[in-house]
Amino acid sequence: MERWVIVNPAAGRGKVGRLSGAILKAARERGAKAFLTEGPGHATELAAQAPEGARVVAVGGDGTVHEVLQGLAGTGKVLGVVPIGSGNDFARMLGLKGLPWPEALERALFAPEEAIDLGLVNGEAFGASLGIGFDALVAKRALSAPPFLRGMPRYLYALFGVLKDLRLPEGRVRVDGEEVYRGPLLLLAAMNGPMYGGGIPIAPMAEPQDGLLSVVLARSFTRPGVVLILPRLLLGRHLAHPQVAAFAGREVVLEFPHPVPAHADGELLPESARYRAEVRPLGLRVVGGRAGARGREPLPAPVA
Ligand SMILES: Nc1ncnc2c1ncn2[C@@H]1O[C@H](COP(=O)(O)OP(=O)(O)OP(=O)(O)O)[C@@H](O)[C@H]1O
Repeated sequence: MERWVIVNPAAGRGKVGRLSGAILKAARERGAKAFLTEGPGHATELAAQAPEGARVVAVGGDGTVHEVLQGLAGTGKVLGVVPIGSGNDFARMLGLKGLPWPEALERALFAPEEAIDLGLVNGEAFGASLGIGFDALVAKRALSAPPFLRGMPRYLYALFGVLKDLRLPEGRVRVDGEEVYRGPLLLLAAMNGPMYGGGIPIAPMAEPQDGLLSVVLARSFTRPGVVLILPRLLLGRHLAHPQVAAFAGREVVLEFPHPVPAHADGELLPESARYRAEVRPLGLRVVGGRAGARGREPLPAPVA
């Protein structure tokens, strides 16, 4: 079996860049082919070039995993992860977060593979998360924040910028063909894993092997309402809020009167007024640790 290691030197706010020489060397010493990405999109191209059946290891954060995934989805290739990004929610979902990189690399190259559900939105694959509405607006606004703002201050700047101009779009949500909501919509998350945004437990009940997307709707919220629910969200206690609803299904369709931003695994998607998300049960082969971040048993063997 061929083993490919794809290293994004821009991930982890430069940390991967500093480690990249050591990572490429370690990978090659273990018989793998190792590559540095040269810019956005390159990881997808490389992953697509790997031969059928290869194990392809993404070294970086959720953006790197998402790009590699686009080159693997629907093939017989296997995704491994060495999480050194700033968020790492995909690795968290697999129970891999916190491993020192040499151990994570060893595991990604040689540990047994497993199968998890694969998400698809408007034809694009996602591993852990899909967010439509407010959270994607914040991610989009963060891109244009002043360059001296980094990390959390950058997101707070973006968050309050979005809140200032908050106008909720009217959304129509269908889960498995049934309309579950029509009205003002703050956000919709369709999740394979429990967390997005670097550890925010938006869907604590999500399981990457249940063959379903866990859908969380935040319906009509005022500006103070958004501020007040944030601490509850960070603790995963938001589901009992009267304006929050949760569903599970294989297909979610969300329609708006105008295009609304969305992100998949934290990467902004082409803006659309209609999003259709579906799950391919156990449709992705990965090298995991254990499913979920809450100390579950190891994932079972892949299905044929
Ligand atoms: N050589 C490169 N130079 C600049 N950017 C790159 C390069 N290769 C990939 N990228 C881009 O780097 C971005 C960030 O990568 P990634 O998301 O993995 O890191 P991160 O932001 O630290 O992690 P996280 O998403 O977990 O917070 C990706 O969107 C990818 O397109």
